[in-house]
Amino acid sequence: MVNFRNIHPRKRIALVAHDNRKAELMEWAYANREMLAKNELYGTGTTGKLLEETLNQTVIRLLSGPLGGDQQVGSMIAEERIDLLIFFWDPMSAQPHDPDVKALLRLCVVWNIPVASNRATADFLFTSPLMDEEYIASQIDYSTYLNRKV
Ligand SMILES: O=C(CO)COP(=O)(O)O
Repeated sequence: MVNFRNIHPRKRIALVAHDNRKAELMEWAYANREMLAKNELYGTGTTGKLLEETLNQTVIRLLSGPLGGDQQVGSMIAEERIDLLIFFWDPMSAQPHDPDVKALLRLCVVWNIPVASNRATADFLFTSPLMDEEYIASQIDYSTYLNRKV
């Protein structure tokens, strides 16, 4: 059995970037400022601060990633409070909070969240007609797991 989740036209978007990719995210965000302005934005601490300066738009700021920000985004996804994630993570540097990064990306799969880890994917997502529409996301039914005998 499959469940469904409604994603509204005004989406709740989380934006996150590791330090080596923050400039790239800011450049992309500025180029997409009109689309971003139609949505509600969330960001981890430092990324959120830079985004507010770049976009002149309110960004709801969570903790900095290594201090728990990635986990906050993950818990918001699990509570159905984030619809889409743009996460420019750094494939070339070790992160002190690597388990948190992995946990966040895992929850995106668990909850069927669209994720962009690079600019090309972010461009494809943001030019999708679904950005301006309601979207019914299918949600795997975890009841077998929840009702398992332990
Ligand atoms: O570390 C991060 C994501 O894993 C991002 O955190 P900041 O936006 O606070 O730099």
